[in-house]
Amino acid sequence: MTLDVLIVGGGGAGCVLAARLSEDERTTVGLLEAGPDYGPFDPRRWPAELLNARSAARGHDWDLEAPPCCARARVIGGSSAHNGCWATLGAPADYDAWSKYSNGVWDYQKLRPHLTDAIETLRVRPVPEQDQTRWHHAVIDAARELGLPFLDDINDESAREGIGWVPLNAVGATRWHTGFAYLDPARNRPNLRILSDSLAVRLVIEGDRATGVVAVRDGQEYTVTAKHVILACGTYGTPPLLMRSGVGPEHVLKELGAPVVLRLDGVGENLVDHSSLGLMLDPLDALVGEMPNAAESYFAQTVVKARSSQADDSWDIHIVPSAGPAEDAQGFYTGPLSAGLYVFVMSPRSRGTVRAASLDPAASPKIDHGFFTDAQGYDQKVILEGIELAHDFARTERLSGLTGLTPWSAAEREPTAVLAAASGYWHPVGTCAMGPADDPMAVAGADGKVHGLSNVYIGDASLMPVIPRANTHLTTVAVADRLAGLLLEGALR
Ligand SMILES: Cc1cc2nc3c(=O)[nH]c(=O)nc-3n(C[C@H](O)[C@H](O)[C@H](O)COP(=O)(O)OP(=O)(O)OC[C@H]3O[C@@H](n4cnc5c(N)ncnc54)[C@H](O)[C@@H]3O)c2cc1C
Repeated sequence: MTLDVLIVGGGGAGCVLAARLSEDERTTVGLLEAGPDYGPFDPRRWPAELLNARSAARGHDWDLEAPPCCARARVIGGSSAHNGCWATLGAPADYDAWSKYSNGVWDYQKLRPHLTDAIETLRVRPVPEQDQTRWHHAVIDAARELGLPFLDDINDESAREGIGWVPLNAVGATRWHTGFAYLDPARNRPNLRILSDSLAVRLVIEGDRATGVVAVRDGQEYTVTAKHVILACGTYGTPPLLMRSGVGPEHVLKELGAPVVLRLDGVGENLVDHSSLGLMLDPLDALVGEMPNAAESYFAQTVVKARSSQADDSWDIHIVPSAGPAEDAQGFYTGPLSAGLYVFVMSPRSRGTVRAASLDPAASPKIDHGFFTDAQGYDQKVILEGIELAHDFARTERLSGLTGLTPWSAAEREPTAVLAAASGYWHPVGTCAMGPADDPMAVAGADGKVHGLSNVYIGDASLMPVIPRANTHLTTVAVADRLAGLLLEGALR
């Protein structure tokens, strides 16, 4: 049977696309996912770590050998099923910046209803009072000492600078990911098929059309045929799939040994994540008293939105105060308390790349974030101002009673040291960015359609041309939701 639409990748975006597109009962939809599908929400079937919103979950990671900032999950729900559940919005200006890449099709006003819908559907609510730790109350006191306002709702459009409790997409202590929020209500529809444990190898392309996708399950290759294919393998997964299919920059395809089916220079370019550095603090005995049930609390609960000297009228820095049981480099808990103030550049200018490392779909992609490499040194300026502010926090009367500070030396502020210590925020976007066909870095049009192909679309976080100054889950969900609507009104009619 030939499906009307095959969605490749059942993650944050893929589950939303599958749910929305299958609302139209005339449209047959397939959702192909490399990882397992544990079925509808059921605590007896879903692994506890994926359900536990209070801590990191790494058991379904694609590659635990990769640097921690390259984490992504292989399971229905994708990274939405193992993420931190922080549900924040960017500034309106971030979404308005998409307008010039889409001839006005995408801007804040057009996306706002979908963001609001995502907040409702993902059942977003603030950190419950009983979960709020005294450490985070202390950080709020410290912000007050520094003259930073408390924000009742950090997602309010007027909340441009200050500190607040983070909104979470969690029900009780359960991570409420897109698999539960979107896919579950659609699971029983006769026009929706979920093809789990199926790794997409390549698209089958004839002329300017994809006729289907070759996937491998239990070591056996099979082909799913479809009239339309939507790629939602995530920012790290979608470009390698296109490259294995012969679509991408010519030199990259040749190096890979892939046929050059379609030269598209932007595939895998424009990688952007919020670059970061951490100021580690020494927990004092007094902190132990403030954290009686550390392992049972949300690790990070508050966020500071701050403005550097480079900012417009809204924040360009996040500071994430964190205290909880220590973790190893892969995010697994290792024991006693650790504390830190993590600083993120929220409107970074540096860009990186994602490339397929091999024609083998199981091979991890080559990821170069390019953190802190923009030619003007803008990102370095912003992070160092953020690190200064983090020092100010640590020196407040309230925090200095709980944690010790070893101030950064001049050597730690040197560009080479900043580069060596750089990390991200788990928010990669942009590697198949939307933009006009005459922009060599643009991969897809405003309707998500890949330039040069008549029935292949980009549906995930890789489509964003500009990163919002926010955790990216809500925006990804809103993008997929809006895209589904555009496709149902347009190409799928
Ligand atoms: C550790 C971590 C913590 C995060 N914390 C937060 C947070 O607190 N708040 C927030 O807003 N955002 C957070 N994020 C980011 C957020 O989860 C992502 O923005 C969002 O999930 C992106 O959705 P996506 O659909 O583009 O990609 P994903 O959700 O990663 O989905 C991609 C899907 O495609 C599948 N796939 C990939 N390749 C193939 C293939 N070849 N064949 C078949 N299937 C394939 C994957 O298995 C996966 O299911 C976090 C991310 C990570 C990794």
